[in-house]
Amino acid sequence: MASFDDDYDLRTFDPALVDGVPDDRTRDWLAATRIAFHQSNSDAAVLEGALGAIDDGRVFTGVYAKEPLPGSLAETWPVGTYTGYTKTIDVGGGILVDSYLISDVTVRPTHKRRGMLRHLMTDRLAAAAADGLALAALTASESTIYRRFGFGPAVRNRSVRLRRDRPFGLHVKPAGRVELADAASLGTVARAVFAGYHARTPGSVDRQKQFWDRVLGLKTDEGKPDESVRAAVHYAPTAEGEAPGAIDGYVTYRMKEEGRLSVLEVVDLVGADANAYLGLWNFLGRVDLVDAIEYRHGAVDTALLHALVDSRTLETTREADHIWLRVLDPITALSARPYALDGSLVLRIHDDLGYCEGTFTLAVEGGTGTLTETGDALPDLELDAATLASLYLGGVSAGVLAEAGLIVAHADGAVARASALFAPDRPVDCITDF
Ligand SMILES: CC(=O)SCCNC(=O)CCNC(=O)[C@H](O)C(C)(C)COP(=O)(O)OP(=O)(O)OC[C@H]1O[C@@H](n2cnc3c(N)ncnc32)[C@H](O)[C@@H]1OP(=O)(O)O
Repeated sequence: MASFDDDYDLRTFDPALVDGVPDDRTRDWLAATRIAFHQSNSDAAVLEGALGAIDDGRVFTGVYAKEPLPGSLAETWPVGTYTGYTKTIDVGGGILVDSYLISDVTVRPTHKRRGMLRHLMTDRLAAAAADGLALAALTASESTIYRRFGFGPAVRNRSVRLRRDRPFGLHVKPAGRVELADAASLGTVARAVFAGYHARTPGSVDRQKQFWDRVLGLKTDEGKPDESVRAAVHYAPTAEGEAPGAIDGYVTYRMKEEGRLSVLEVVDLVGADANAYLGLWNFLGRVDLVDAIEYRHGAVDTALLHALVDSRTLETTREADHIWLRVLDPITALSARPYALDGSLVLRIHDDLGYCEGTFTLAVEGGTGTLTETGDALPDLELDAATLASLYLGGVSAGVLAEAGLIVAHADGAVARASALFAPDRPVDCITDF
């Protein structure tokens, strides 16, 4: 039987432009990816993809058929695609860890279920681990694919709809003020505000170029300005009589018709602190001629719900996994995040890909953890790599994972101790798509 290597080549390269247009292999890689996601394959869309990828420092990998059938797509079109690049993830306490983000994983429908994804994933995870990256992350098109590679759902989010057919009000009046702004001019300010959010939110993933282009209405997929995007900014409070403070929050949004209803769709809403966040909702809740407000990136645990006078006006329309994590180096990853209290735990971890396989002791002193491999020590808890990834940020507790049958306890009180140790310092959340 022919092996994978007899029929296919795995090629990894940096995307590039020649005379302002994507070079041939960059163009064909992007075109193949966009076809797989049923997106437009225009020259403008492919150029935008290349510009974004170069800006992000993405590395492209393709699986190429050595002998494509006559009349089918040329050899230069990959049958499988995959990209990886490095961005930071907040692991708690404002600690940002360089992590390996995975995206654009596709396999041509005519070549699926022949192990292309497995080849791409195992090859590239090994390269990321060799580069010293302790965490990998992705967002999944389907929730049943990535657990087998040791990824666990670590951050969930909620799509919410704020009804405006009932009076809007908050228990506390946020301080500061809000003004309308031009979305396209917000680049530098928006990035600074996001940096504040990113540094105080465990689970937050830093953003890539095309995401910024979309949320500020700078460019559509086809590279054109998106004039539907409006914006408002929040100014930090200052003492009575003084000029408004610095911009510490912004919202971008667009209006859409839904039958006879006017719906305000929040594109991006970022507060550097809780006051700015509520101040922006306080503004949105009072915009006239709006029947409902929709927001796709709501946190599972949000202060807004508790701040609303009528909490039933905030309805959840969807809740799902958002960020999937993979621990590539448990010693570095578990020593990087802060812990809620001191204590110790012995973890027996099973990992089909080997990265986390072993028995480890986590010792926490002064909130700082040290993980060391401890050979045949008796474990307090037994879990697999995907469950470790779900537990890592504290977005789900050890207690819940144990009740789901994903953690096996070998010592009394160990599950409760793990729940307490891994509790996050703030609600886990992520408002970046990638
Ligand atoms: C991070 C991201 O980019 S998410 C986007 C993922 N891409 C898409 O959804 C685009 C459309 N789909 C595809 O391109 C492909 O079907 C892919 C990438 C999902 C799968 O690629 P394939 O080459 O068919 O996967 P491959 O044959 O390597 O399968 C690897 C394993 O995953 C499993 N698997 C593959 N696809 C799926 C799926 N959709 N649902 C559940 N399991 C799956 C296989 O059964 C196999 O399991 P095993 O190794 O434990 O036996």
